[in-house]
Amino acid sequence: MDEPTHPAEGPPLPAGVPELFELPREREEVAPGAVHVPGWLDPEQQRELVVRCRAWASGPAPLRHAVLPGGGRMSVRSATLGRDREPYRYRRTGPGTRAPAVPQDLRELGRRAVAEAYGPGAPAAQGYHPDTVLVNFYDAAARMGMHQDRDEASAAPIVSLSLGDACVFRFGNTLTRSAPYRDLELRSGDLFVFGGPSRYAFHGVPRIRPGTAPAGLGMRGGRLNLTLRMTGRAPAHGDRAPRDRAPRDRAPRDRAPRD
Ligand SMILES: O=C(O)CCC(=O)C(=O)O
Ligand SMILES: [Fe+2]
Repeated sequence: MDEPTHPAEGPPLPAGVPELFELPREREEVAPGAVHVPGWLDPEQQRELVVRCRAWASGPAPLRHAVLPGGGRMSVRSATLGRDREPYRYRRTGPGTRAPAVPQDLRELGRRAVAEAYGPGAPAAQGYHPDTVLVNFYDAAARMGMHQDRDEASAAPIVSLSLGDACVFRFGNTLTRSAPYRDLELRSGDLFVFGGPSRYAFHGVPRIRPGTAPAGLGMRGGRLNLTLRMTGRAPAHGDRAPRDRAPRDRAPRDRAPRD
């Protein structure tokens, strides 16, 4: 059976029709506080981030499948920068490692990303000091189920950067993991920031589009996603990030598996 066409794609182009005819991808506020900026990172920045991810993955921050509370294994492989202890909800396979601190230029990139999304004068941008980076690697078959990012004690925005193959990114609502949601395509270099009223929206990655990474990026295949976060927890080694007072009125934690 044919793969269903993604709603954002429209009808498939006849073979041989060049990208020239693709609609330009516009910056969009997908929901209040959730902003998609296509192509925010230029090709050189993308290449450099890929090189750095590879260095972390082959050294201090190996990418591993996390194990779900029920014993299942996530299809995504991930690593965390900036915290020694696993700040997220799943245990990882393999021995623990000492996570490298978040490099200063990545923290600054995170702040610029929030300024890009909300405007340079926005308070969320001025006070943005990400102390953790979660690196996710998706092979062609990997996916991530609908979930909320609630393991941070801070309600500061989440900054997401995509590299490599494009994916379908499903961005939903704050109440349920099901509809209404929007499916959008995140491509290499895209920025997605979600904060404010969308900070606790359910989201997930139902599918990767193999073979869509830009030529010259330096990835053989797959998708890397970096999420920069303010955990609002005590600083890990090397961190100087101020604590962010989290609102106390958050909904109960959602512990359902992400995958
Ligand atoms: O890969 C993505 O775009 C999303 C990753 C994500 O939602 C997460 O790690 O919590
Ligand atoms: Fe997430």
